[in-house]
Amino acid sequence: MSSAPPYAKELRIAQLAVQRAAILTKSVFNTTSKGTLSKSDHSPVTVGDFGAQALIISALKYNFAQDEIVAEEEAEELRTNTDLRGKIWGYVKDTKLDGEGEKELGGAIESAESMLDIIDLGASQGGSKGRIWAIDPIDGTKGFLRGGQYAVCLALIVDGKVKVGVLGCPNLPVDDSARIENSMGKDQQDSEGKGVLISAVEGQGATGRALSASTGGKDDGRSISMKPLEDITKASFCESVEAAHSNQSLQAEIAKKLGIVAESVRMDSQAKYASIARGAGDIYLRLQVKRGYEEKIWDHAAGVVIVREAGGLVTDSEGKELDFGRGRTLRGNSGIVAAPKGVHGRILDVVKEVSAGVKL
Ligand SMILES: Nc1ncnc2c1ncn2[C@@H]1O[C@H](COP(=O)(O)O)[C@@H](OP(=O)(O)O)[C@H]1O
Ligand SMILES: [Mg+2]
Repeated sequence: MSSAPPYAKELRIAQLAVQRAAILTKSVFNTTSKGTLSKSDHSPVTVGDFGAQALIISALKYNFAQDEIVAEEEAEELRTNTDLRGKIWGYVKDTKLDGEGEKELGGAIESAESMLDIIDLGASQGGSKGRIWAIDPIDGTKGFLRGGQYAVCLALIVDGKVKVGVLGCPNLPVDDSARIENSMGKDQQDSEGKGVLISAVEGQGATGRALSASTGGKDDGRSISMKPLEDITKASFCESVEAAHSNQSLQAEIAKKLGIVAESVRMDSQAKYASIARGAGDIYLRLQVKRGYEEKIWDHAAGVVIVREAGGLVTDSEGKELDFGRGRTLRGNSGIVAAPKGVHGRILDVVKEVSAGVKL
């Protein structure tokens, strides 16, 4: 009898949990009233973020009760804002997977009150020991609000290393070969419905499948890989839409020095990692705008293991591996460079050269 590969159950549950949460976010995406709040760091949060986080944590607690969880949102505001709480609960109680999948996730959350407690189970401080799930229920919330790209992100970190990563990208085309474009979103949805689920387990490669696939069949999806980049001047490089999130002028200078002819493709969320991992784009640059911003682990964990398993390398701008074992943020991180293995070193040299003369 052959035994299941390592992390088979974790992968399966993570895929189903992301798939279910993505159904909720899609319903919210298609409404005009998304229940937006502004957080203390001035970033937006919506009904979709809270609802997706509740559904994912509930699935994780049902299957892996002992594991810690680092998730982006907290329920504090919802304990007094009953309107918003009711709105979120309206989506959460009605969002289900068809067939077997729902059972595997433990079914529905009991009440609006327990939903708040579940959201707050994501308050772990992280660290370098044990099993920790990192959740970004809606990454790219600004893109989500603009009608652009966003991603539902889940990763398992064990002793500081990312072992499993899953990205649900409801607004990316299912087709891996469709090259990335600026701000793909609602305006470009096709009739068969968009959405792709990209996953990876350390040492086992990366896969992709339609986000809408039936959950009954154990569909492992198709294997994906980065495009071999023989001629770097033909590369398509992607970066954030938000100018405050990465240094677009520095990135333009780097691209120019590398001889890259095309303009950057701007896209919100970890859909950038998903896109380069399946060869729809080639390079992702995220250099700091200002010193001091600490990247959150949930913004990168899933994307990093997916890109690695698809044949890429992800480092900071000094060439060091990202360290997911230091808490809720990648302490002291100096930007991110993700590219196919064969060209990563060359890109890094240019990043270092161009950054050297810049005072942030
Ligand atoms: N000043 C900053 N520099 C870098 N990233 C930032 C930032 N302010 C916010 N972010 C992060 O950027 C994420 C979006 O990334 P991108 O620009 O690639 O779409 C946000 O995730 P959320 O949307 O989950 O809040 C947020 O965590
Ligand atoms: Mg995020």
